[in-house]
Amino acid sequence: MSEAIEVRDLVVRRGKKTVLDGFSCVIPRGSVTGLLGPSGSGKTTLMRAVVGVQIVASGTVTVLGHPAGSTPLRRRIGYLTQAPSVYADLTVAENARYFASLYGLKAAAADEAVEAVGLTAARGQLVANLSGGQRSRASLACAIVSRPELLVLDEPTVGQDPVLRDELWDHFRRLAADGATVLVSSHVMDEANRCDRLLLIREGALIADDTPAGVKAAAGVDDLDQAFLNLIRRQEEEVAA
Ligand SMILES: Nc1ncnc2c1ncn2[C@@H]1O[C@H](COP(=O)(O)OP(=O)(O)OP(=O)(O)O)[C@@H](O)[C@H]1O
Repeated sequence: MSEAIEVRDLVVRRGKKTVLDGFSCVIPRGSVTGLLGPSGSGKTTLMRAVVGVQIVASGTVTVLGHPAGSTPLRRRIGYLTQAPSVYADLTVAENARYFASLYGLKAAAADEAVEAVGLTAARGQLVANLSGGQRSRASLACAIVSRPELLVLDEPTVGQDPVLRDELWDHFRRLAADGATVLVSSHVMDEANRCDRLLLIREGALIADDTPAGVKAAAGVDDLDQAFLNLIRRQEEEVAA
């Protein structure tokens, strides 16, 4: 089976709002797929449905061949939320080693994850004393420590400087080259160019599902920022017509 994620006719309501309204997409294994869209368009909600923590009204989400949220998936998925989920009163290394121990892994796996996110120099520091960007990377280290088959990352590079962003993206690409599937949300278009595929969401609907080159070709421009603006305007015109 080549797809990592298959979403069919997904409807999700949060509060009074229908956030995803009959949303469908397929995400191939071993790829980096970027999830893009305006703030509030439903990116986090879709990610929550994929990792199985979102109540859905109808539709199906199949992940690595199993229903999202089912027991066989627990050890196979890594999820980075926007709010860092690490213990403030432990050091970076202690956090990573704790998460490694949950998966029966040794300290070496934890140290490798800390290095991958560029935190080796800060490994002995309490998370409480880290900057926001460092804390977010500590959280990322814990999400990748088990080398999950599917990594779901909600804006992992927010607050990172350009050099670190570049290194993190190199790491995502290496994970995909080793067979992992990476689903990553972002607002940064130069990051979108580094994805194999892009899903553009607007108001809970999919308005593009293509390679970066395909998105640009469909919009008739050579710049992703402009391509997305064109596609959004085109969709608005279609809705108005
Ligand atoms: N707990 C909640 N209760 C009610 N509505 C919610 C809740 N969480 C999110 N929403 C609404 O669902 C919609 C989609 O939110 P979501 O967080 O999925 O968007 P997003 O695309 O990830 O946005 P951002 O880029 O700002 O993170 C928004 O209109 C938001 O207000």
